[in-house]
Amino acid sequence: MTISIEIKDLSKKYKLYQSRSERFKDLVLPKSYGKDFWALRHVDFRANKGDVIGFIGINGSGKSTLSNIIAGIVPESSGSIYINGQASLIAVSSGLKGDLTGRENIELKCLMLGFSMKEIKEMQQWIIEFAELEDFIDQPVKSYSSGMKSRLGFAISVTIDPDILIIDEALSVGDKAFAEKSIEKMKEFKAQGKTMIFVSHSINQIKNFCNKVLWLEFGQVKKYGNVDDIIPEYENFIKEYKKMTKKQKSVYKRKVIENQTVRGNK
Ligand SMILES: Nc1ncnc2c1ncn2[C@@H]1O[C@H](COP(=O)(O)OP(=O)(O)OP(=O)(O)O)[C@@H](O)[C@H]1O
Repeated sequence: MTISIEIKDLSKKYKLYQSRSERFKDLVLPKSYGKDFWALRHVDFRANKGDVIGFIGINGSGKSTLSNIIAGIVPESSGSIYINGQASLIAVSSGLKGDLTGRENIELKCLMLGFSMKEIKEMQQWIIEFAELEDFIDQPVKSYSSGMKSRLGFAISVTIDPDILIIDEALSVGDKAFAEKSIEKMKEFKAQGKTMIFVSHSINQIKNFCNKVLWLEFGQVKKYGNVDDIIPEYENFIKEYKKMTKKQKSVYKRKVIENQTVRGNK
């Protein structure tokens, strides 16, 4: 088995401040201000080449933070991460520059990845057609709807042919026809044996598409394993969670936050 991603004891800390002055004092004074918030704590996980892994967990459990770290967009606070090859993240508007047009964004992203202008010109038409943006491709991306951004991001990411494809809820904002087209493309990637990470709240999509599941809770790995072993347990958990009253949910949430929040020392 070829290892595709290996993460050891990875944690991500954000600083939470109550005011601007607290943030400023933390920057300039030796004493620590604000609270440490651990979005991820001691995460261990390994994916083999060809694994299709669903990241699941209730809101705020750390799925996007982990996928952003794997894609190299957000730095980890501690721990180690090994990526075999190039990872590309598709998320709503991820990595797109709002002031640039769609076409300029394609060129920028591809140039940054080392493609020549000749190669980019060849890829560009396919990207524009796949993203269904013909009339809008020369407009600034800030004028795009979230579905248009998501289509552009998806089209660029699949065209650059990464070794690891990370899809963070990007399909939930597009229309149904585009989602189906994207799923076909992802199936092609799966058949080619590419490693994929799929962040989704849709248990059906995860069941249909993934072979493994990483269940995050309180920023920690609660379970990692085969879809068939973990999804039934997760479905039960979600059922119970949904049954909770508002108060029970807020007690549960508070517990989560207390678990994650530690008064920081510099
Ligand atoms: N830049 C940031 N600064 C402070 N806290 C952050 C930051 N980014 C994320 N967080 C916090 O980290 C935690 C994990 O967030 P993340 O977006 O990774 O969760 P998620 O599982 O993807 O949630 P969702 O399902 O709602 O998208 C959340 O509590 C979030 O508020």
